[in-house]
Amino acid sequence: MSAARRTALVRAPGPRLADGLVSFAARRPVDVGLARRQHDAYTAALRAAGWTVRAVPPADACPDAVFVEDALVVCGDVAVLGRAAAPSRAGEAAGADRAARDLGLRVERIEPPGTLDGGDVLQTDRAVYVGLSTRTNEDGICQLARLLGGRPVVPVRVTGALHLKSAVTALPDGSLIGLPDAVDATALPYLRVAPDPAGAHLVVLGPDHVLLAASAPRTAARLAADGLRVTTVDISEFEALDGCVTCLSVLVP
Ligand SMILES: NC(=O)NCCC[C@H](N)C(=O)O
Repeated sequence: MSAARRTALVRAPGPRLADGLVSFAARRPVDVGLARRQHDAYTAALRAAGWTVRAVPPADACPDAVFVEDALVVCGDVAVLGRAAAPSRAGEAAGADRAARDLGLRVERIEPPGTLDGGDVLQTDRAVYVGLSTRTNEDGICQLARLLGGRPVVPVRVTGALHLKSAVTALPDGSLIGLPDAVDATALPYLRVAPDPAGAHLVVLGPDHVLLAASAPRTAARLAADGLRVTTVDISEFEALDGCVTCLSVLVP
């Protein structure tokens, strides 16, 4: 069976969301009701852009399960289940496995001692850039490279962000935008500097359409001036937990 396309996998915020991990943001209380409304608006933006939204089964014991991007990487017809370095996130893989199989994807997984979060995997036409971070280790990167059979995989050390894609993402034309000081930018092609920190992470919704956090207004204005269609969503309650627009979904184009 070939995989369903133009599908966005999301996982609704669970009851323990407010206990999610925080490594970079200043810890503050999270309003779970507001987070649920923000998540609804996020999925509505995906639908409005033509994506079919499918729910990944809940993992309610895991506060960070809403950040579903970290649980799996989809590349063509293969879904690679990540392996969380954070013990509190280990229970997120089972639902991601089920959702990937339901989509008709072939499922592979990162095995110990490898660790890998999907937030560290940035795919472009040129290469798959993988963050060497507090969450993804060298063994995880080597395993991913083997599983992606032949695609060039480039490790990128991440020093000032949780994941590679917290600091760098790709625009629809494949060029990169982000925060050069947060990563070893020498491992990357030319990186356009994002005017706001939250402008480093965007989701490509279509050939000329991107999704950005409302907290990146200068980046939104700059990209709109370049001719891109820009949709913004307020994700403040996820940003309080080091989340960003990329980590709330896995797009299967
Ligand atoms: N890919 C991502 O940027 N994921 C964000 C994960 C945030 C979560 N609170 C964590 O620390 O794991």
